[in-house]
This record gives sequence, structure tokens and C-alpha cells, in this order.
Amino acid sequence: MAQQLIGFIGAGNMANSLAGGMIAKGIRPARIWMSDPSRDRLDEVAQLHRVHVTEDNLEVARRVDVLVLAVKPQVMGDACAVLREVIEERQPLIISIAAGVTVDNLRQWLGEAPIVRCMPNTPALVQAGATGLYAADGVSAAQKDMAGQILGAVGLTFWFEEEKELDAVTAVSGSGPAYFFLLMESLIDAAVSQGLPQATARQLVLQTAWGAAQLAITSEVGPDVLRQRVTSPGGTTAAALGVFEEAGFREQVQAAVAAARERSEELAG
Ligand SMILES: NC(=O)C1=CN([C@@H]2O[C@H](COP(=O)(O)OP(=O)(O)OC[C@H]3O[C@@H](n4cnc5c(N)ncnc54)[C@H](O)[C@@H]3O)[C@@H](O)[C@H]2O)C=CC1
Ligand SMILES: O=C(O)[C@@H]1CCC=N1
Repeated sequence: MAQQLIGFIGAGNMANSLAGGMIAKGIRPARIWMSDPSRDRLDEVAQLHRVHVTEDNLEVARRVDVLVLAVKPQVMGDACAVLREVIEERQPLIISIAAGVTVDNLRQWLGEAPIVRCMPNTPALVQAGATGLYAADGVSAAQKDMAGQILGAVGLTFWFEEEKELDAVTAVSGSGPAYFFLLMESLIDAAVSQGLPQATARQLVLQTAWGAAQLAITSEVGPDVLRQRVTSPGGTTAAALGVFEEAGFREQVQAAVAAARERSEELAG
């Protein structure tokens, strides 16, 4: 990745998570550019990360070697149309992180360019991200390596051969942090309902989530065996899990992930 300049079009949640993670990994803030129409957002980002900021997307596209497209899928077409001429001329590596925006969509808006499509997630901010990547035809081995290094700076990376697989990745690990946060929120609420102080409830729940993830990551056995190890026959966990199973928890997770996947496919149009 040497001294390449990296630009972000859109300075929102994901751009910040990625830039924050990259800087924490030792990439100099001076190598990072961000553009966004919101001056307030740019001021925040400049203060937080000390990166270069501008309201002009074209300025970023003219400067960088790698351009990360980090706007919402709904505004991607308009944002890309403005960049087309500069991109066709300069041929920076394009990395799109938008859910459901396909390589075909991007080519239509940007013209010919080397494109890597990926799906990261917000834990990138603490270098604990999980990213699925897909390289379109025309991406060189060196560019693939560069994309892998950028996303690899903020967590684990997984390359996929088929672009369609990114819809499932989006539904699992892209949106996934929100599923775990919902469980954390619900468990904190339940703890407070059971009479525990809010601050203590929060700490107990977050430490339990972190501990369970650490245990699952480092263990030689799967989550199913770890769950069984917590569950004494006739004990408290069995009582709780019985309620989850009765309510169709597993089926709900299947349906939720299927809905996210469908939405990802719909966004592709
Ligand atoms: N939030 C998440 O967990 C994940 C989001 N994504 C994808 O990342 C992309 C960005 O999502 P977030 O960061 O959550 O959204 P966000 O709303 O936080 O950030 C988008 C930013 O783009 C800016 N923007 C709008 N129009 C623009 C334009 N024409 N040029 C430049 N900037 C413009 C907005 O002012 C905003 O700051 C989306 O495409 C989403 O699908 C991917 C993985 C995870
Ligand atoms: O909700 C969304 O559409 C984006 C994509 C994955 C996570 N957030």
C-alpha cells in the first residue's frame, strides 16, 4: 500500500469507521481525503481524524489512487455521474461499500474502471470488522492486494468469487452488528426490569457479549457446544432458552436474514 492516497466520497458512519481503523493501524491521516456536502460533518471528521476534508467530490477523485465510494445506495448514481470523466481519465481503484450496488450499476455510472465491491461493517472502527470482497474483471492482482490491505487494516477479509454472494454477506455481517446490538439493548432492558441498576446492567451485558464472542472465537468447539456447556439440565439457562425456542427465535433469525438479503437484491434494482 506504500504511500498511496486514499479518498472517501461520503464522510458518514462507515467512512469514519474505516478511516478511524486505518489510522489506528498506522496509516498517516495525511494520506486520507474525505468529501461530503455536509460542512458540519467534515468539521467533525477533520477534528476527529485530522484527515484532509473538502465539500468537492471531484477534488478527492483528482488526487487519490484509491477511491472508496461510501455514500448511501440511493445517491450513488448521482455521486458517480459527476466523477465519471475524472475516473475514466485517471483510473483510480474504485472500492464501493454500498449495499446492493452492483458492479454493473457502477460501470453504468462511472464508465470503465477497476472496481472492487465490498461489504464491511461498523466494528471496523475498532479494527474488529468483517468484510466480504469481490473483484470485478479488470482488477489487477496488485489492486486486489491493495483493497485487501485497506480493508484488512480494520478486520478480517474474505474474498468471494461470485458477486451475488455479497447479498448474503450484507445480510449476515454487514447488518449483523445491529442484530447483536438489539440483543444487548433487550438484555439491558430485561436486567433493569429485574431490578438491577442501569449502569451495572449495561456493564454486565456488554462484558457478557464480549466474553461470549471471545470464547466462541478462541474455542475449538462451535457455539452449539458452548451453549450446551452453559445449560445445566433443569437449570436457569434451560428455562430461558425454552422461552426463546418456543417463540420461534431461530425461525425469526432465518426470516430476518432473508429479509435483509432480499432488500440487498432490491437495492441492486
Ligand atoms: N452503516 C453500516 O453498518 C454499513 C453501511 N454500508 C454502506 O455504506 C454506505 C454509507 O453508509 P453510512 O456510512 O451508514 O451512511 P451515512 O449516512 O452515515 O453516510 C453517508 C454520507 O454521505 C454523504 N453524502 C450524501 N450525498 C453525497 C454526495 N453526493 N457526495 C458525497 N457525500 C454525500 C452524507 O452527507 C453522509 O455524510 C452505504 O452505501 C451503506 O450501504 C456498508 C456496510 C455497513
Ligand atoms: O442497513 C444498510 O443498508 C447498511 C448495509 C449493511 C449495514 N448497513
